[in-house]
This record gives sequence, structure tokens and C-alpha cells, in this order.
Amino acid sequence: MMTSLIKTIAFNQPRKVISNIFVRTFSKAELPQFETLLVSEPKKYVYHVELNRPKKSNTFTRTMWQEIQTCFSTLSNIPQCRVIVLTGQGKHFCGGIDLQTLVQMAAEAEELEDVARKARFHYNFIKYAQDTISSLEECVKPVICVTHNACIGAAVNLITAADIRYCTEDSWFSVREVIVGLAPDVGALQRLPKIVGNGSVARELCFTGRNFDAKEAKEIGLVSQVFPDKDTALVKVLEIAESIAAKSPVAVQATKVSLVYSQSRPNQEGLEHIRLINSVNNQGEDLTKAAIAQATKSPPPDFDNV
Ligand SMILES: CCC/C=C/C=C/C(=O)SCCNC(=O)CCNC(=O)[C@H](O)C(C)(C)COP(=O)(O)OP(=O)(O)OC[C@H]1O[C@@H](n2cnc3c(N)ncnc32)[C@H](O)[C@@H]1OP(=O)(O)O
Repeated sequence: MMTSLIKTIAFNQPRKVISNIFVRTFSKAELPQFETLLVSEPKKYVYHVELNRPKKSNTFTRTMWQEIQTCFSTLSNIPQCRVIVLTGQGKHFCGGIDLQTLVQMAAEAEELEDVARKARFHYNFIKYAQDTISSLEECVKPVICVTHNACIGAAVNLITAADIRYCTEDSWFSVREVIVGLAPDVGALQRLPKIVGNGSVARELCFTGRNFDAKEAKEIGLVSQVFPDKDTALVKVLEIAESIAAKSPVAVQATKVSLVYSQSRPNQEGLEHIRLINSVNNQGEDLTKAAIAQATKSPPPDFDNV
């Protein structure tokens, strides 16, 4: 009895540990076909994700919440993907949550009789939607988004989880939730004040839900650059993405992970975190290759995918 128990423990233990730490990498071919997203590779190592419900202003349905999460967590583990550019197909970047979905979710919760069950239904949906938005932040590859025309509600939440934000001159934004009777709950309240660095501005935008244009978005620091139109933006942004993709992916990804880790922690914790990461990464080949190329004024080296 005791021997078989020991055997069972000995056999199961390592597998348990391995399954907890094992993160699968994917090949390009394994990226699923999406209903609401288009994914392409316009430049080597640069992936382009497009919100693709143009007839419905790229609004978030249940499928889209699910697909965005799958897409970014999969791209995070595709070694050939080093940078992701996010845009929207059609007239608008994104009109926020699909209002029909919102009403339908409320109706489904309403069908449950007990308040605790109704609450659990809402809780689970909000958590799922939050995790979807956070999947951009959790993706270890830099995410650059470019908005054009409308960027409303859930879409503002979405872009605040990206690493770099650009927009076109015709862009406008609205943290619209209060206007539809909701407190924003998928990240804008947490991320927007940190991005704009001004609690008063962030609060005004969130309390009023008012529209603001590209010029104001640049002034408050929501976007770092405004391009004349979407075509020009894409050309320039793909160049920027290509330049990032040519750097050591080990260095770029550690930089993203450290920035995300440090954004809500004291400096000492962030410093310890990057110290530990670099105590491993600095032993890798990328540092030697890149440093020698710099020192000898040689062309930038090629780096292996990670
Ligand atoms: C747990 C999750 C919590 C998440 C919460 C998120 C909350 C939010 O996102 S609040 C914001 C909700 N969105 C809105 O209030 C936007 C409402 N729409 C608009 O203001 C305009 O439609 C828009 C500026 C997006 C586009 O205007 P435009 O004049 O260019 O076109 P329209 O003819 O109005 O729209 C084109 C088609 O898109 C459909 N559509 C637009 N927005 C939505 C939406 N939010 N939900 C569902 N469908 C939307 C619109 O009906 C048109 O389709 P069709 O009628 O078939 O032609």
C-alpha cells in the first residue's frame, strides 16, 4: 500500500510541476482562423492584427472578446512574431462593446432567479472581458495600435493596454461607459490615469464620456504621434515595428515584461525583477552579438527567435 502510494506520488509529482511551468510555443500555421479578426505578416517578424467587423463598426461581440484573447496569447508564444500592430478595418477603429451583446448579457443574467447566481454570471463575464484586454499587456511582444475615426468605450480600454498608441488626424475618442450607464470596468480606470499622468484630465474624460479629438489625445499623452491618414500611418508604423523587430527579441521582450511589471510597483521591486531577468539574459548570445556589432560599427546582427 505504502509502496504504491510512494510510486504514485513519485510518478505524478514531476508531471504536475512540468505541466505548471510548460508554456507551449506555436508555429505560424497554428494561429487559428478568426471570425472577427484578420491576422497577416506584412513584414518579417511583424504581425498585423485587424479588428474585422467593419459593417458593425468593429464592435465587441462575445466572439470578438474570445478571439482577441486567443489571438494575443497565441502570438505571445509564436517565436516568429516579434511585434504586433493593431488596427481596425473599415470606417472606424472600434465603436466599443456591441450594445446588443450588452443587452443580451443583462437579459441572460436576469433569467437566473437568485441574486448570487446573477452576480456570478456578471462577475465571470467582466473577468473574461478584463482578461481579454489584459492579454495585450500580458503578451510579451510589443503591441502598437493605430486608431482612426471612432475609438469608443471598450476600445479606449483596449488601446490603454497596448504598449504604443498612434492615431490618425480624423481620430476621436470617448470613454463612453457612463453614457450607457456603466462604470468602465475593463481597464480604462486603472490604465488611463497612469498613461496621461493627470488624474484631473482622466477623471473628467471618464465622468463626462465626452468626445475628444486626435489633437487633444496627443496633448494629454494618450497617443504619441498623429498621422495624416491611415495609409500613411501604416507605412510609418510598420517601419517602426520593423526597427523593433530587428533588435534582440530577448532584450525587447524583457524590456516589455519589466515595464509592465514596474508600472504598478515601487522602483525597488521593479529593479530587483529586471536584475533577476538580466542575470539570466546577460549570459545569452544576443548581448555578445549586439555589443560586438556596436563596438565594431558593424551592421546589426541577426538574432534567433525566442
Ligand atoms: C464586461 C464588458 C464591459 C464592457 C463595456 C464596454 C462599454 C462600451 O464600450 S460603452 C460604448 C458603446 N458604444 C457606443 O455607444 C457607440 C454607439 N455607436 C456610435 O456612436 C456610432 O454608431 C459610431 C460612431 C460607432 C458609428 O457611427 P456612423 O455614423 O459612422 O455609423 P452608424 O450607421 O451609426 O453605425 C454603423 C453600423 O455599426 C453599428 N454599430 C455602431 N456602434 C454599435 C454598437 N456599439 N453596438 C452595436 N452596433 C453598433 C450600427 O448599428 C450600424 O450597423 P447597421 O445598423 O447594421 O447599419
